[in-house]
Amino acid sequence: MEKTNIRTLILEALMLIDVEGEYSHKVIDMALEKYSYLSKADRGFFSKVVHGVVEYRLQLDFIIKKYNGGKRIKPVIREILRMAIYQMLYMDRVPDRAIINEAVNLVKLRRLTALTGFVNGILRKISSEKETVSFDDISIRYSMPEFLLDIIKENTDKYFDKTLEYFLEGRPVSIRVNTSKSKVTDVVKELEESNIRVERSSLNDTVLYIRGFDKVDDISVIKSGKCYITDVSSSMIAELIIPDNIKKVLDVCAAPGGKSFLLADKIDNEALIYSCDISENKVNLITENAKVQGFKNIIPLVADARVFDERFAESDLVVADLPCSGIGIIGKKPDIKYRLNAENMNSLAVLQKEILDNVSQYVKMGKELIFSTCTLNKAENEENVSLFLKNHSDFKAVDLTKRLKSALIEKFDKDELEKGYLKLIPGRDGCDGFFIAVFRRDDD
Ligand SMILES: C[S@@+](CC[C@H](N)C(=O)[O-])C[C@H]1O[C@@H](n2cnc3c(N)ncnc32)[C@H](O)[C@@H]1O
Repeated sequence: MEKTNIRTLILEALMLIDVEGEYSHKVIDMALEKYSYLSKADRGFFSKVVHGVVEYRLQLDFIIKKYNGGKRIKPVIREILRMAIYQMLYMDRVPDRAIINEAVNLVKLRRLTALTGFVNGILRKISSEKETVSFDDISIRYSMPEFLLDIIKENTDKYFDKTLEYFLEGRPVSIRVNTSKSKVTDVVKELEESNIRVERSSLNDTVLYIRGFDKVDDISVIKSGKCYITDVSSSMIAELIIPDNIKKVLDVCAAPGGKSFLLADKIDNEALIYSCDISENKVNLITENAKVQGFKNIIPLVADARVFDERFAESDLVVADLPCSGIGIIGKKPDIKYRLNAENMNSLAVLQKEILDNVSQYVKMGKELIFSTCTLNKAENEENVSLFLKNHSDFKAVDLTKRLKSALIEKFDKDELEKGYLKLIPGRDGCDGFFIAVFRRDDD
């Protein structure tokens, strides 16, 4: 078999992301599946460079502009420069001289021989001066668009800098143990026997951080459904519910199924969990994943959460883990930061309100509605909570200090918990940004 040129693959992936508008995590996953014969080192290198170039795009372009005098550059040359500069600044696997040679080779492979001198020259200059480059502008330092900095600041307060740093840090994969299939200690033992390093989450006993494996899908505890990949932030939903006397659950925006699995694991396995999403494709994902997890009480259904559906009336628990701007998961999906704007964020807040209004009708008297997002944006979180409580006098915020262990209450913001919501902040909690509110329907 002809040896695959890893740098050509990286360039193709970056062109798909930047020029064709594909999401980087999807491009990375697709390429790793297509070229599954790549060595562990090449797979790691491919993922790190592709993810890193997207993550640091603003900073890399700032450097290119500084050394290029702002002249127009062909998209493919820009990608070649970005990937070379990223490696020179953030990786130490390859010496700069070799990085520059590889960049020049890529230019030749693209039959742009006339530009080899330009690429060689600019990269040599950057390499010789890279220790002196400084990023005074915070937007460039953290490669974060200005308007998002304001939103993140407003939502993370004194954890602002730490949150921006957290987004850029490399981190282990986080998995949750499906305790209906296996004990946490048995899972830890099985992982360690496969030489996978395991660390426990300080927020949730069932969540583990794992490192030192090649393909996550090949890990035995994932393949067997004893664990599934999820962040500790969303797992906190399981800590906030009272699992007793729940027979009918509705998860309205459920694909690929993470919250439904949390609930199925936590509550009585006689309970029926209607796990819905807007399209057949999405619902198929829930079906496949539920099968691996072994949950027989999950009923995947296509349903539009904006439209009333009699089948879901009188539910004992409704979970609305809604589409959102995703600011909390920018560390995992850096494309998000370049795609958001005031307009699409506003329309998400409107959609969330519409869904909450509809699904509130399904909650049985005395039972609860959970609303969550993976964003840090008051308009989608706190303001939706206030608006919901104002427009639905039959619902009250649940005091979440009564639901969490005291050690955890101290880690979070007590006032917010008393007001019925838990906001997880990356720079404080070491996890994705996440928001969970719990409302109880009562007619008193
Ligand atoms: C944040 S994701 C849900 C993640 C999921 N709860 C989990 O834990 O795996 C939001 C989901 O809402 C779905 N969605 C968007 N609009 C919807 C609608 N009108 N009705 C139902 N689902 C919708 C999307 O397809 C997407 O799968």
